[in-house]
Amino acid sequence: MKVGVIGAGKWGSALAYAFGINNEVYITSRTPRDVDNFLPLEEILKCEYLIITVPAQEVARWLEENFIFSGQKVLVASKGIEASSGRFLNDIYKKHIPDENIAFLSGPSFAAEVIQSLPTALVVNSLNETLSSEFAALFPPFIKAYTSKDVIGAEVSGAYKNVIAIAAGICEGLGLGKNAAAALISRGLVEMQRFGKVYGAKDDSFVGLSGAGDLFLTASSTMSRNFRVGLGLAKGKTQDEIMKELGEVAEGIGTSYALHRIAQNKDLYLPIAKEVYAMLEGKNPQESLRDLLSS
Ligand SMILES: NC(=O)C1=CN([C@@H]2O[C@H](COP(=O)(O)OP(=O)(O)OC[C@H]3O[C@@H](n4cnc5c(N)ncnc54)[C@H](O)[C@@H]3O)[C@@H](O)[C@H]2O)C=CC1
Ligand SMILES: O=C(CO)COP(=O)(O)O
Repeated sequence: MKVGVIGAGKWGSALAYAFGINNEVYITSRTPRDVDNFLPLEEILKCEYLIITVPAQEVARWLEENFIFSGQKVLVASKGIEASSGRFLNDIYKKHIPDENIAFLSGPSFAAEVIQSLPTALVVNSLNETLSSEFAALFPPFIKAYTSKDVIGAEVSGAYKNVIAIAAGICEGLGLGKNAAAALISRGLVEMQRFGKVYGAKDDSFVGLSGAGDLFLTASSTMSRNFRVGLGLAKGKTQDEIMKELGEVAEGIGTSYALHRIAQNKDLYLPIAKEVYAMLEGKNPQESLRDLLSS
């Protein structure tokens, strides 16, 4: 099958490698790169299957300026909620791609491990079950791909776990111990599940790979960029300093701002996300800890 990957960052490169094992794969990015099978965007858009890894905060503009729908089957591999509007990715994409042509990838999957062919399990989520199965069949043998129709459950899980991962990094950075980390991760899971229910997400997604799976991975490892954002905040670094050092996307930041906006609009109780937002805005982490323990 002819697969085009859009975005040659960490995740796009790892997915191009993985899909390339059984398929003809091409990759593109904003600036030309000296990598195998690199093509300009106009050529990539001619592929039957597209994998899009453009970050959540950039994708609305990217679609407006670059995307032309001509029947392609699209797998969105990014995770996040748009900060400026509080829109989920499926809302943003809806304007450009019909529901039957789009799927969303979720589950615990560090790019650095996928690119080494380490065993990984993922979920392809789409309202179109045939499309999910088609994408699932494109993965190589070291990746087990499940399918689900719970697009919103996958989206909420993938976006929210990044915010909890920032909180977990702060917890580690402050030396609060394993009891606190376990409490934070389990209460984080409850918080994201409660949030997801507002949008009709299914419980199964939260206890499976998309929710608990990705949360446990991201909130317990320095391999996670979001976890490292938390470590930086615990050290008293500013958001700008942290982003400069990181040099890669950490979707939990934008998503924290999106959740803040949504919580205010819908009057939702999101205690951990609220404190992560406040710390990103400069609140002292010790003060946030006191507030979380007493709320
Ligand atoms: N790295 C990982 O392990 C995983 C990442 N993801 C998600 O995949 C998405 C991409 O992450 P990474 O590739 O790891 O980040 P990265 O920081 O390595 O690369 C980001 C890519 O997006 C492109 N990009 C940024 N702004 C753009 C714009 N305005 N227009 C076009 N392209 C633009 C960059 O050129 C770069 O190719 C994020 O939503 C992330 O949460 C999901 C699962 C695993
Ligand atoms: O989503 C991921 C793993 O599933 C990657 O997490 P980070 O963006 O925090 O590195």
